[in-house]
Amino acid sequence: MVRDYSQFLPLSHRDGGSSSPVTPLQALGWQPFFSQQIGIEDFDATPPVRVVQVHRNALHVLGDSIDTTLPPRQDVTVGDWLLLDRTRPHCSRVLNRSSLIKRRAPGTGRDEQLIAANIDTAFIVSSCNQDFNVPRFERYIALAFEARITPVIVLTKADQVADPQTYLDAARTISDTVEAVALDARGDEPQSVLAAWCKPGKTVAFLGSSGVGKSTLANALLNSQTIDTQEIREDDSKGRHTTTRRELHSMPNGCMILDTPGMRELQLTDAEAGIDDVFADIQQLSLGCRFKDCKHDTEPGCAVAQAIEQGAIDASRLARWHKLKAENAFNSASLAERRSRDKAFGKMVRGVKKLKESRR
Ligand SMILES: Nc1nc2c(ncn2[C@@H]2O[C@H](COP(=O)(O)OP(=O)(O)OP(=O)(O)O)[C@@H](O)[C@H]2O)c(=O)[nH]1
Ligand SMILES: [Zn+2]
Repeated sequence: MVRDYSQFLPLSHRDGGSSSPVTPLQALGWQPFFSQQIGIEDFDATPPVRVVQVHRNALHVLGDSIDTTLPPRQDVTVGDWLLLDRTRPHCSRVLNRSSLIKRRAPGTGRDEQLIAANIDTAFIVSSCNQDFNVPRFERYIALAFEARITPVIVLTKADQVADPQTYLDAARTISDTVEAVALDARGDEPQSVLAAWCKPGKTVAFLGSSGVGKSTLANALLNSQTIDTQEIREDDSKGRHTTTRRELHSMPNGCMILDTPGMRELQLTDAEAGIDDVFADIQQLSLGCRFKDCKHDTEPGCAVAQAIEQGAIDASRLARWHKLKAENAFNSASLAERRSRDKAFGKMVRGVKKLKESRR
């Protein structure tokens, strides 16, 4: 039976009000979405724990008065909630995720690599200078939408430009549904400007290129220098040593911050819906195209082309849409190809096994 047992949690703040005390589980990001998946009997027998660090040889998990490690699993990533099976820890059940960031595994082998789970808000970070790049924003926002995460544009180094408002205005044209803020990432500003998203029980993450201020922002929110100092050395896929961090940090108010540089190299894969969400204007216009499968290229009766002629949307925006769609199609197709190849290979192996058995 699946019911919401959140009311049985100690000190529960059922109204979700931020003034209520935060339970130990809520401070780890526990939400009704998760409690709805489990019965009260599960709660006692297999208490929920969250994966706060992923090491090569272990998963570090925390729960209500629980602080332990589990064997690593490919189907578990940082941010995941597990129902801890103390007798068979490796069999702990993974709760359904409210959001999931994944990417194509580097090299051959597994198709997908889980990057992070159960993030509420992704701050898409860029500085107010040469890093400011609309296509990059659109790509990250599509990724966030696809992963079911709320994107928020954060423009750093506002103190270094004469008119940050120009950058803000440009950022705000990207999507009607994505908010944008500009700030100096050093000092107290992040705490107040990002407060609306960094609430107790929430989990936030930073996406963006190197050097835009992600660590600076995280440290400002954590009120410490934690992020720069807690690095974990791990092997990457090629057996080289790289410095990676995949962990959740707690803000003093009970919000969690995910720190994982793996999100930098994210590619668009199977992100069709996410792209359509970013380009909702083109999506809407395409309903008026003569052909249902109009590519808004050279087709007659294209409502998008007409909107460009009339100056309602920018030709460059359509060009960027084409480019993202192409990137996504390319990445997704090669994944699909690999999948079917793996399937064919599996079939061949099974066939050979059968043949061998029949000859015995
Ligand atoms: N003036 C100013 N400097 C900033 C701001 N944000 C970041 N910086 C500086 O920019 C540099 C890079 O910032 P980081 O926080 O390390 O950037 P990052 O995005 O975490 O970079 P990676 O760890 O490589 O991904 C540091 O020297 C920061 O002090 C800002 O808003 N204003
Ligand atoms: Zn069209």
